[in-house]
Amino acid sequence: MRILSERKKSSTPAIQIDGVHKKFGDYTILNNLSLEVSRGEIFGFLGLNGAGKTTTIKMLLAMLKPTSGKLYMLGEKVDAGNSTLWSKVGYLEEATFYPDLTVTENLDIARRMQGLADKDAVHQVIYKLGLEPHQKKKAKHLSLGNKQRLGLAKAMIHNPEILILDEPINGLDPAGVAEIRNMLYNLATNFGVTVFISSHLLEELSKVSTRIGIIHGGRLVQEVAMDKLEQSLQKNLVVNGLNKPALKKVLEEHGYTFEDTPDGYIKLTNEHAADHPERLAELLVQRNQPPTSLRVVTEDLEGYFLRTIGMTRGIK
Ligand SMILES: Nc1ncnc2c1ncn2[C@@H]1O[C@H](COP(=O)(O)OP(=O)(O)OP(=O)(O)O)[C@@H](O)[C@H]1O
Repeated sequence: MRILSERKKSSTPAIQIDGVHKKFGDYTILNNLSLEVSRGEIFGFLGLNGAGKTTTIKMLLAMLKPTSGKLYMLGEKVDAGNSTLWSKVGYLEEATFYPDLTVTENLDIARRMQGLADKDAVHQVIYKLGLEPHQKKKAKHLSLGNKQRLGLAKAMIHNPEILILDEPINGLDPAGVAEIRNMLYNLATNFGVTVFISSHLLEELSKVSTRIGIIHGGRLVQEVAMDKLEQSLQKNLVVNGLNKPALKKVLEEHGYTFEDTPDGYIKLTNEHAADHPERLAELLVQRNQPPTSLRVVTEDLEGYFLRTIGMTRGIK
């Protein structure tokens, strides 16, 4: 019986959003949003400013009600009155603390605000987040990375199974992002914590997440596992020659589609052209238009994000 209930527990998704709509007045902010996050995943929730990330997070935290649709965490319906559920969920919007108090003192205040009687919770979370060497330091003397650690420690003081982070990496330098990645990886791998982290920066989010969901216009438009992201990046052949009009004519005659790049090259837009650069090289040589440059260019992460949400670079 116990084994069965344990199995049921671990097979239930950590987070389940099911056909959620949210309207503010006449404006539809979330439009049939559905997604699932498994236990122990670090799920990156990516979208431009205004895409609906914070609205989604507020609904997960029962701070807002959906107009329709359902939200579940750890198999339980999200409900403001479900205190058992809230004892298993941690939330961090922004790392704030008392600058003149030490790490331990700040965490002890967080413990009392959570109504936790067990004083050992402070030491446990210090251990979990690797803050032992800094526990006696005043918060204002911590490095940026350790300030983030302290913020996470506050959100984790009650040992939650799910950690929800709203834009914690925006504005961090590369070292700060690496710090967050190590912390989240440690929490997910060694402590089985599920992390839901929002950002508008794919580059940064890709470094900390195991999977990413892209929200645009209140809809989930794409989900991609980080180990599959590389395969999803578009590859294009970019070519140039001494006589560009003549080269373009050859391309047209052989069914290639193309566009000019801002830096004066010709980018082939056929889906599979980049699989065989040698075919193009051979053709151009045969037709007396030898390329002065021919290379395969892989789209960058920002390009992938903008393509996925149907926008071109430069439009924000
Ligand atoms: N209480 C509200 N009343 C009306 N509109 C709202 C309200 N809260 C949010 N919105 C609108 O809903 C849309 C989504 O906002 P939300 O804060 O969820 O976006 P976001 O993806 O978190 O963006 P950001 O990265 O800027 O925080 C925005 O257009 C916002 O102006």
